[in-house]
Amino acid sequence: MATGSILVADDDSAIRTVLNQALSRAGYEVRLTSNAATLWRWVAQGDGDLVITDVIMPDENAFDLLPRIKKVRPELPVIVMSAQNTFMTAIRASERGAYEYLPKPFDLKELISIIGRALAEPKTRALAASGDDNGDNIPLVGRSPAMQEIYRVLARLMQTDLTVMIAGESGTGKELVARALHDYGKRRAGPFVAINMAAIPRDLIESELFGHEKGAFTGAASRSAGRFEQAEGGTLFLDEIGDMPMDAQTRLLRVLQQGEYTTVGGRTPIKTDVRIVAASNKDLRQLINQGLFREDLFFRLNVVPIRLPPLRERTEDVPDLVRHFFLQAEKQGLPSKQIEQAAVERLKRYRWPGNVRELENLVRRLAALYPQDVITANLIDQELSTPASAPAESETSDEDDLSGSVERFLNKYFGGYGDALPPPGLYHRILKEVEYPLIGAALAATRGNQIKAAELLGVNRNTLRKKIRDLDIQVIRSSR
Ligand SMILES: Nc1ncnc2c1ncn2[C@@H]1O[C@H](COP(=O)(O)OP(=O)(O)OP(=O)(O)O)[C@@H](O)[C@H]1O
Repeated sequence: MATGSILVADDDSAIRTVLNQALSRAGYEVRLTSNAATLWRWVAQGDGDLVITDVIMPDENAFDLLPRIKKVRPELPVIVMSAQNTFMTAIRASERGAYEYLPKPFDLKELISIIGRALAEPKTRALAASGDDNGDNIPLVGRSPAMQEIYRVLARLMQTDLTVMIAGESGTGKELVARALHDYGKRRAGPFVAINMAAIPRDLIESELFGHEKGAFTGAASRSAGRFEQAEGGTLFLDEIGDMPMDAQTRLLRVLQQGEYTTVGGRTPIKTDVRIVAASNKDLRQLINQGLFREDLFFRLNVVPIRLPPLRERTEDVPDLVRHFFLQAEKQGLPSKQIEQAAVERLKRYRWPGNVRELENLVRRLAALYPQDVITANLIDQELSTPASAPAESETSDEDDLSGSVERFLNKYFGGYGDALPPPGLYHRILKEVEYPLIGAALAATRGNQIKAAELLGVNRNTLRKKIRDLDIQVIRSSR
């Protein structure tokens, strides 16, 4: 049976009751209060082995109270609960010295295990208060359970130098997460340097990373600093790491093992103090099986893996993201827009093959190009059913270009697997992605007239009706 005394502060009596029951059953002595003043009195007089507190209490915000608690009892673990569930809540909790941040609603079993861990490991994980509070500058948007889990991992990682590997499809926010790790971490005063392996000619990658000496190869007219040197004291973000050539991988592995490197053409080892964050939208395990990626390097990089889910797996984030991108557009001087709820619903149902980047591009286009103040569902249907919704491509639309865009579309499914095959079930996945915008476009073109839309598509009316039902397409009829 567990032992220890836990102080619980929450103005919600239902939460107090639930916590009281669960914690008492687990063997803890529990003291409950609805306000910050009582909690502070208990802490100041030395009571309790651990605190669980809500953020917003009637008399004081836990974020204001936390630094005072940490000053008088730095070793006391404080678990912060919040229903706000944003990136900034997780970061604030972490910055102000919370042991752990728990988004509400939470799993009681998980809470009990966190408490066990906190009490078993008496040294505090309190994080130094940073003082700078970029309240407006919200880097990561989205409150889906998947994103909340990521915020918690990030909050825990902020004061560490651990190597992080971020996996996720293109446009899911991998670089943004890498930047957040840097901007809110202990290296924030140092540089953040990013390098994309896929964007640099393969034979130049080593010299880009490690720098080169004068005359090291044809064209090396003078000594040049590499990204490691540029990132000294800060963070180096290695994007698309799966595209790194083998020789460069071997060299990188040596840096991770020994903490030093030599420039191309150089002999003297140079010590390096750089935090590495790597990212890949390819399956690195598959690359390892194909002999294209070193397994030992993978293990060195994959110390803390973070997987960013595609947007279609967290569509509850779409409304927040849409609002965020419209606000950003407004800040850049574009006209402000309203968006119909039905239009947001349409956006939630789209599959977003280009993920958040595609949504961001769409919102920017809507803000910049459309004269209407209100973005309607019809407009969204049109936008999502035209090739323009594909990530920016500048070609015009004759026959050749159309076949090009089909190729690009299919490449999304077939590309990125090297010599391996994509996961099975392609036919239905591709069909599903095409069907929804196709039917939406036919309905938009016929102003919601299902008979005309069926004719236009060349399918039976009942087939169309069934598709509309199965795909949950909202038909809006307009009379004009
Ligand atoms: N959670 C988020 N909140 C706000 N903006 C986001 C979020 N995720 C992604 N974005 C925005 O979407 C765009 C794409 O993000 P980012 O470049 O980080 O993706 P990526 O996964 O690194 O893509 P790639 O693999 O193609 O390099 C950026 O403009 C970024 O600001």
